[in-house]
Amino acid sequence: MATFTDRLLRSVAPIWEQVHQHPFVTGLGDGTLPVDAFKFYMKQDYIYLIDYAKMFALASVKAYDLETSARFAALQESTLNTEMELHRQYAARFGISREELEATEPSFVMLGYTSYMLRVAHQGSLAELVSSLLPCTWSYWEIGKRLAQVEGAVDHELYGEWVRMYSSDEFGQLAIWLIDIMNELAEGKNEQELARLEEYFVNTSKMEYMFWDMAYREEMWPCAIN
Ligand SMILES: Cc1ncc(CN)c(N)n1
Repeated sequence: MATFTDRLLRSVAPIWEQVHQHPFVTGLGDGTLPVDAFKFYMKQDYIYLIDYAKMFALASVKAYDLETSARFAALQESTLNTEMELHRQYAARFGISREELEATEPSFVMLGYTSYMLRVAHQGSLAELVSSLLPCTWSYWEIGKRLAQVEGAVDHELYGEWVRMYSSDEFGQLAIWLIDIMNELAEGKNEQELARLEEYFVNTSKMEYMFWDMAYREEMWPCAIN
């Protein structure tokens, strides 16, 4: 039987495919991504993940049972201490200190994306919160798996570590757990509620695309004022 996340995946398939084809993502795989764009991405992504970890904290508060609450707390922990450690290690290679990384000035797209998710988290139900954060973990796992198939990508001396992390079984388990909980939370919801979940999922999928594009172009704010 088709699940709710099958429906979500169908509605974002063209957007996610565009992400797979984006020069930032293909460049991670074939090694052609300019290092400066990667540095820019790392810094913006670090502060993105500070907010993203808060989404899991809010989900832990909203969870209906202890086990689910603990799983969300563990997801927050792994974001802060495993995923963000990757960024800290890259920063160290680039001579960027931890303090500098944390003090990164947010770009317009990064701020818009996390502000939107945090708004949904504060105002909405647990199902709404999960629908808005799911493209983040799920789409990265899809990208990681696809890039891992590109010859030489996992062994690339700079981008290989990134590909290994996001294609790993450990990261995949997190995505699978979130997909499963999304399906559980969607059970029994009426069409109006499901459509709202789909809307959040589609919107943050679009923001994922915009994040890649922002990083590729190293764009801070699309206006002339500094
Ligand atoms: C923008 C973004 N989206 C998703 C992920 C994967 N957690 C990430 N690190 N950054």
